[in-house]
Amino acid sequence: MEGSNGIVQIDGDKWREQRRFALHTLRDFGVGRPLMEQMITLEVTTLINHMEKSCVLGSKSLNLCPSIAVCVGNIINNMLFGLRFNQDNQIMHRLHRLLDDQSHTVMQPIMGAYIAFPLTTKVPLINKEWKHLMEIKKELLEFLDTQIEGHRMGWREEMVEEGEPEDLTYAYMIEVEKRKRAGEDVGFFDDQQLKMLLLDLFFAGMETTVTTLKWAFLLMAKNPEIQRKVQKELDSLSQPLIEMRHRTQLPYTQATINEIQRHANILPINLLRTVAEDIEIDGYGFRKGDLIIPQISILMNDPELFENPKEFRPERFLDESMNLKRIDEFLPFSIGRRQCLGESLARAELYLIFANLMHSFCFEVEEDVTTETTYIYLIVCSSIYIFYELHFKRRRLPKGPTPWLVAGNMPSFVNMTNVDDLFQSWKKQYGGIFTVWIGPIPLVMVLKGKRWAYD
Ligand code: HEM
Repeated sequence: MEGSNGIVQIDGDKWREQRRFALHTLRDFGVGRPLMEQMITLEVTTLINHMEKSCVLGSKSLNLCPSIAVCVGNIINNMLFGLRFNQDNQIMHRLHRLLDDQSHTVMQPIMGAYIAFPLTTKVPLINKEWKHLMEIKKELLEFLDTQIEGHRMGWREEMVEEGEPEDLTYAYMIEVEKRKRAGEDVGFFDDQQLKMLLLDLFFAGMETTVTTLKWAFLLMAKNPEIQRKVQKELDSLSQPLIEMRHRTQLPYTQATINEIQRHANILPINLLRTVAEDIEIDGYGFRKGDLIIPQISILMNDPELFENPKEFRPERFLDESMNLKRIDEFLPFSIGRRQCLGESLARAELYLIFANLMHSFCFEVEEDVTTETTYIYLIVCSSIYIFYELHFKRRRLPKGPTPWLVAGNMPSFVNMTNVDDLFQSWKKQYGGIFTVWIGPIPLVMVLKGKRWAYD
């Protein structure tokens, strides 16, 4: 919303220049090449060791989300800043929570008002979510400032000649320095742009992949048969470690990853686009500056393209010969010039992390975890029980003081000073015949001369 820096929210020449720089640099760091696989594999094996240790140490269950966040965070942090954290590092866990919080906050309906009427971001009370978003951003930027400052302190003039920068931050500084030394225009490269570019890459590179993987293992825990099929296919390779070269031998695993991405639909609202010039498409006239959202999730949930789209069914990505089937409308990374810049990195991460974890562990939802369904079940059962106790069971009996569940009217006897007074007060209220509950047992009190009561 602040607009003019980074990569996601810019356009024109600046976007072209910065996107090209980011793509080239990521490629230099091995994205799409064996170096990338080595980097991801190191993080995956570290994660597996950590999970094995946690399981051996006797913890009944493991919260997978923070561990996955450290694993994925290390991959992108390594590329951006040459930084890795161990699994217990609190900085990484804090960053993960901030990104989660940010994703949650930007999805609040009030955000629409902030975009449409920017003045609302200044109105007390109404601007609560906006202020919260700004606090998150401030903390994320402080983290980036620290990294950039560290790079400034580690800067050496020889780096320009040496080539081969250690990470994207140094690559950026070298690019600026090279242009300056050659007397060239530095273009749109500046300090603020570096910071916002890092922020966009850090957010886009971490949150999307982590969220998809969280969905992946949740869906496996909820679909044990599919989980077993994937594991059977992985076991058939008889390899301790799943590598990129095994991909073609794992069509069911690939189909499952595709179905996870389709089903999880992690970008329920795509990014805003602006029409660059007046144009007519399919009979609709658009003016320069009009805002457009190309909504991918509609395609991936279209029942004409994906039968019963709500169903989780990896087989839809397999043909009759059980080979992976290409479906053109399956577009989790979008399409066109603004399609995901980190697609090949993300694909490799999803494949290597998912396949290797599935190869090493079985996933199930913790038994005593109260899931949403359990809550609903509990609410329905207690409502039926209360209805039965307070109405159904009493319907044929004379009215009387409302009993407590289980204890009946016993608590009234605990606090009384005189049982007669108590009965009198009930008589006044309910008449001469009423029901008192001794725990679960109903006792009809007849406080007026009724022959039948004594017969
Ligand atoms: C499972 C993982 C990922 C998914 C599903 C995903 C998906 C997407 C999608 C759909 C877009 C286009 C958004 C739109 O136009 O509405 C996008 C853009 C982008 N993605 Fe990803 N992404 C993933 C991982 C990554 C990674 C690992 C990186 C970083 C290296 C990254 C960097 C970016 C950037 C910078 C853009 C904006 C590109 C531009 O505007 O030119 N993404 N991503």
